[in-house]
Amino acid sequence: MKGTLYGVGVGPGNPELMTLAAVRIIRESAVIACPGKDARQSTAYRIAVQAEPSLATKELLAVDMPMTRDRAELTKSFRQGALLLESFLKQGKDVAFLTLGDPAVYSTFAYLEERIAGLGYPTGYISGVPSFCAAAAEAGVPLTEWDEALHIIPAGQMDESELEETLRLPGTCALMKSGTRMDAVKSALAGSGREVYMVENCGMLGQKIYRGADSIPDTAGYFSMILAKEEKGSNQPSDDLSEGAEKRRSESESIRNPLDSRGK
Ligand SMILES: C[C@@]1(CC(=O)O)C2=NC(=C\c3[nH]c(c(CCC(=O)O)c3CC(=O)O)Cc3[nH]c(c(CC(=O)O)c3CCC(=O)O)/C=C3\N/C(=C\2)[C@@H](CCC(=O)O)[C@]3(C)CC(=O)O)/[C@H]1CCC(=O)O
Ligand SMILES: C[S@@+](CC[C@H](N)C(=O)[O-])C[C@H]1O[C@@H](n2cnc3c(N)ncnc32)[C@H](O)[C@@H]1O
Repeated sequence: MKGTLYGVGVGPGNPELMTLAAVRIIRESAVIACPGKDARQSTAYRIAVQAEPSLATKELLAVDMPMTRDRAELTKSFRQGALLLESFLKQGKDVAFLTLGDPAVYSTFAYLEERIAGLGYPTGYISGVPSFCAAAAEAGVPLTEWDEALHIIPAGQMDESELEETLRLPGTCALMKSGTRMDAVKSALAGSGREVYMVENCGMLGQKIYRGADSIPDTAGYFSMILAKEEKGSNQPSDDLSEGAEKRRSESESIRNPLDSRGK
């Protein structure tokens, strides 16, 4: 019998945000695959092992894929990665591929899954909490209200005019992959008139929350999520009870990563 490949979303950082389904699939799979040269060094592994310690004794597989924008190089490595996974699936072993956040959002898993499905093996996506949802929770703000739209934007892959155009879209923009282009993203945000929040290392050790485009640093790490909300308009009814919410939100509590000493 053929094994199944699962893409297991482990959430953005805090192991408490892993789902029961993610933990069960990890427990039941014979092989655990992680992105990178060394499975134990991958961010996804380091999150998951805190929620499911049995992971440390499982058969681990490193699927090395370069973090590059060179599509030809990526295609080659996804092909090699898929063939490596297949060598276990054809023995009838289920493989859980751990991936940050949700596997359906800009995940390496999607590129492997399409090749494995093409080879005729069963595959499955196991949802995880996406980083933009967790970042909204950490900032203490809703992502969308009433009739607002939500746009998921790969901001680090856009030039400045595309960014400015994007920031004219109605509703909320979740800007991802901005880490390496923070200066350009910051200058586009400055003229956008939006309510801006950035959560760096969301749910991880060293989490930082920035409020307002001016507070965003010129350089930031890869794990940075920017939420740029359209200012509230008159079509969004509120009453006197909502007054002062913004100030209270900035003082609101986040869920602490159990390993983080901030709360102790
Ligand atoms: C080019 C660049 C960014 C850019 O676009 O700006 C880039 N990643 C960069 C850096 C980087 N990435 C990561 C760290 C570790 C931080 C840490 O651990 O501290 C660092 C920082 C560093 O290496 O310094 C972690 C990471 N990245 C991905 C996953 C897997 C996953 O999430 O599934 C994980 C978690 C793995 C884990 O669990 O450990 C996935 C993807 N990363 C891509 C691009 C996408 C393909 C390009 C495309 O979209 O065309 C791709 C393949 C998929 C996609 O994004 O769709 C930039 C190169 C910078 C450079 O080399 O200069
Ligand atoms: C390759 S995408 C993976 C997205 C992931 N599958 C998800 O559902 O969030 C990587 C981007 O997600 C965002 N991201 C992922 N984890 C994050 C975290 N813990 N804190 C802030 N941003 C994060 C960053 O914008 C980063 O550049």
